[in-house]
Amino acid sequence: MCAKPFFFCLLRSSNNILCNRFKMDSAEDKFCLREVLVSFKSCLLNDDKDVLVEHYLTGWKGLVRFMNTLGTVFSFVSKDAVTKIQIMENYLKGDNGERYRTLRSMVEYELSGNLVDLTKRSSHPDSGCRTLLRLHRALRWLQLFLEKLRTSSEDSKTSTLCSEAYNDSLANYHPWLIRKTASVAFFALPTRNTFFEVMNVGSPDVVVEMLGEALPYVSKVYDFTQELYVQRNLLDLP
Ligand SMILES: CCCCCCCCCCCCC/C=C/[C@@H](O)[C@H](COP(=O)(O)O)NC(=O)CCCCCCCCCCCCCCC
Repeated sequence: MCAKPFFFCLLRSSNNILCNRFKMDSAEDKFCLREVLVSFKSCLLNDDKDVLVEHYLTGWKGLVRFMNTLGTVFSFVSKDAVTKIQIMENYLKGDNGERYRTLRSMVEYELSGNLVDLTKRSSHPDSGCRTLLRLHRALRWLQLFLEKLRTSSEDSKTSTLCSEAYNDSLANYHPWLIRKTASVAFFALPTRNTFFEVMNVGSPDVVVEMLGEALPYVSKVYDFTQELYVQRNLLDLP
């Protein structure tokens, strides 16, 4: 990604942010983070030994919608997430869609058919396995960030919580320019209380309770995927 459009997007965003931030249309009014996190519960299959790709993507689409309510400053993140979700949805809708029904079946299908670039992006630059790995790494960020939000005090800075979670997860896979841009964007995050309001779940106490109930499911999805990718040696796909 080249530097100019990246920073241009941020500058333009900062102009728009005051009028766009936290403004929701009627569809978004109904948005509730609880429903999004429930998708991560409903994607678990067979005693947490597999994950339904369709529901996993439903969870991600909800998260992207949530991020979009935080202002255009995060559009560079949302665009990348949407691109990856679309790649996965195209596989699901395609002729071999049944092979992409679960993470286990996708990995088996792509590896047995030599459909994954293992060392260098070449003939299969957007395999399901590598695309999902990017979302999986981002899920680790989400898990860390929401856990920090859940256990933080009322006066905690969301930008600090977010960047700590980012530095302990996704940042390890991002080049300097993206790390810098992300760290600037984090300053645009709303306060903890406003964040909780946008989640549309209820009072801060109810949000904390909801996160306590929902986060274990996000962790189960993360842990299953991590184990599957370790077993098949897929954690470093280019
Ligand atoms: C609360 C909002 C804060 C969002 C911050 C998210 C962490 C910052 C991520 C920065 C990603 C920058 C965009 C570009 C990434 C790509 O280079 C990079 C590598 O892709 P490639 O190998 O194909 O080149 N892509 C990725 O690592 C995947 C990133 C996907 C990020 C999805 C983040 C979705 C966040 C959803 C927010 C929901 C918040 C809910 C909290 C209540």
